[in-house]
Amino acid sequence: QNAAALDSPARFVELLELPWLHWGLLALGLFCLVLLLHVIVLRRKVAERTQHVRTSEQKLSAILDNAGALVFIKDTDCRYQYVNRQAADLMGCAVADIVGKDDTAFFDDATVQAVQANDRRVFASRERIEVEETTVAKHGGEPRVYLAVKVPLFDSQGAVMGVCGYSTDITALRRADESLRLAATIFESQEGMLIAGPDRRILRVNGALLRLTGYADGELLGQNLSQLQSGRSDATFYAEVWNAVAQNGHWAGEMWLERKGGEVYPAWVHIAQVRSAAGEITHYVSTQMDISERKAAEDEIRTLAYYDALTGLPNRRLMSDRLQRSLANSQTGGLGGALLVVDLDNFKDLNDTLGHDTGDELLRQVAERLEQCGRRSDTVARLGGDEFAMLLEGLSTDRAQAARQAEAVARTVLEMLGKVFVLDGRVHHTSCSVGIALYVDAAGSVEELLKRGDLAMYEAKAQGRNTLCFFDLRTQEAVAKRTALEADMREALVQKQFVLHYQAQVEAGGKLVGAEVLVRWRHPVRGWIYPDDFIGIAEATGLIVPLGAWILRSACVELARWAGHPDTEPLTLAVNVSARQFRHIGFVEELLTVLRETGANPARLKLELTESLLLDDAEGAIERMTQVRAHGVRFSLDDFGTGYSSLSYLKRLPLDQLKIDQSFVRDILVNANDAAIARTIVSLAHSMDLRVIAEGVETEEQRALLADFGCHTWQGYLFGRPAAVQEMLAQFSLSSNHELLFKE
Ligand SMILES: Nc1nc2c(ncn2[C@@H]2O[C@@H]3COP(=O)(O)O[C@H]4[C@@H](O)[C@H](n5cnc6c(=O)[nH]c(N)nc65)O[C@@H]4COP(=O)(O)O[C@H]3[C@H]2O)c(=O)[nH]1
Repeated sequence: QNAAALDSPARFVELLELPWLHWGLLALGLFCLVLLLHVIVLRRKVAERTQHVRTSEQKLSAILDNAGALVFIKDTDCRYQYVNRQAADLMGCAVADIVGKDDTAFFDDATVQAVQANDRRVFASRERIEVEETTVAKHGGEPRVYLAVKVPLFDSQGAVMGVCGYSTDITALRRADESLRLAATIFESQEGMLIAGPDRRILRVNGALLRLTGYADGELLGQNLSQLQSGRSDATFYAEVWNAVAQNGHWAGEMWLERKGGEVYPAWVHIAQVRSAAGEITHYVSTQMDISERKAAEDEIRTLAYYDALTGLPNRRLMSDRLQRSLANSQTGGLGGALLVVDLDNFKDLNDTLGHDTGDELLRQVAERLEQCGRRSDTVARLGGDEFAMLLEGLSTDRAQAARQAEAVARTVLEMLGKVFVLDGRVHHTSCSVGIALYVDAAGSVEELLKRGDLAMYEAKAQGRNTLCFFDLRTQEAVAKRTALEADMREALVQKQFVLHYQAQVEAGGKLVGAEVLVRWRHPVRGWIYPDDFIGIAEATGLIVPLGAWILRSACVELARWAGHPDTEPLTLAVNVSARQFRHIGFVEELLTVLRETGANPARLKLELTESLLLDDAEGAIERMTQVRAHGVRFSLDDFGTGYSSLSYLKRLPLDQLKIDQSFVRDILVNANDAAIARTIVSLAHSMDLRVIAEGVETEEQRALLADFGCHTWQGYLFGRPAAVQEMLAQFSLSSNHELLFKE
């Protein structure tokens, strides 16, 4: 009905005219309008608010993402509800991939345990905590240290619903702390250390430096670094040090420093510059180590390495160094020079007979004397054993003049070492051989000079010792030959290349009374070699011992053969025994064995000794001779009159015979002096009840004169040259085969 009414306008007016309806509708309309307006306003407000919240959120996010810390929220199961970008970066995932997961997805077990334990502490205590957490990513990597602040989150009922945290990376800080701690520990190390400002004033010193320098705490602060320096080094040295520091940033080296009390000590010092980022010098850091002990040890080592312990003289090494420098100077226009190689004669014998202590004493005294022979600037060195060297510098550049200067010094050496030595209260005579090599001979080479000095010294020895000799090429050749000969000689002993010749010894009427055995060497290439060319080498090398033993045995075999026939039975056989052979420890024993084994009659054996044998150890020689004599073997003193033997010893020797050396016999007819010596020897022999024999008798006149003097036994070419035994015997109509050959 109403609808129908409303359909017609009239009815509608009618209705409008109804006041309650009219107002009711109006009110409804208004209400709807207000509602609409309200909704519009509300929506706008919501939009505004939403925008505001979004903006705030963005701001917050921007702030949190750039907070310089990791920010996170976790629920009570420790699952992440929120992480800022920094935290996401650390975990290496997008934020969305982190939310809902717990730490096990991102960190290693130890980290997870520690971090979650802290979270649970917050849940339990409901309080904010501040802890240091070290995290290591799940797949390893550098640990990082965080200072974490964790705050509990509550819901509206006041129950804990999670934890909010922010962690600041303090890894660098901790490292710096550690470095500082380390630096502080190092600073207080055993090494003296100081820090100075750019003005080199001391700012800090450590305890070790105080102990080292003797200063009290604080005494050095504000002082200039130069306070620790000593006056041992000059200003130039320090200037160089600081220059190096400026150029290289540091310097290290040895420096003489001074303790508070004024004591100077060597230190190993290191100075380093510290610069700011801007490149300005901010500090100097210096360390120093007392190297007194090391230096003392070094000095000791240097002394051992460069000096001879026995004499205190420079050794071969130091000598070579000096020679090197000296030769180089000389080559670059300096003065000339010379090397003297000095070797004691017969030192080995002294050592063997009187013992090493006495030998050492002699070497010490020789060293002292040598130092007095040259100028102060000359170097005297011990090259080893009984070999010394003198380096004469500042000689003339003229060869002849330099040679004269060197010779003068060498003569002084011969004279000084020729003077009597007193060893253990006993008088001792010695001599030396000096080899001289001039710088001009060496062509700048140290080795060459030393070698040439040596060669010249050997030549001096070969020339009879107690003499000097200059190096020249002939010397070198001779020595080379000598070396080769030595090697050949060893071989010769094995190959039995030595042969014995016999030279007759006769009495008045040409009666054969004996013979002297003379060794020869039948060299496969060089032919016959005579003893003068090899006995010296054999003595020097010790080969004389086996060679001498062979000679003795062969001679005794021959003697035993002679004993088998009345004509040869009375003949004596003289065998030369060299000093070294005679002093050989087993000599007496060996001789007796040979006599026993060959069956030779000791009374027919005559050992010829030389005077030189008595020189160094007369007592020892007398003792041995007495021992041998006791077994019937006789002795003849060879070369009598040429040596230095003292008559007092002569009386004590158990001698049987004196032999007049052929050097007196040679000119006996023309040289009154030689004749006088020969005559004296004969009367001396008679006065001492000794037999006397003259060797080297070549003419009847010589024989006659000797007979006039009272010498009735002779040996020489007049009666026969040394020859094979049969040949020698045949000359006297005898044979070692016991067949008598009669002379016409
Ligand atoms: N001008 C001249 N010379 C004569 C005459 N009669 C003999 N001679 C030589 O004079 C030397 C004498 O021997 P030495 O004085 O014992 O001098 C010997 C001796 O000291 C040593 N020697 C020789 N054989 C041996 C040996 O078997 N053992 C040792 N240790 N030394 C030996 O070698 C030296 C030289 O021996 P050799 O060359 O054989 O020389 C021998 C001999 O050949 C003469 O009338 N006129």
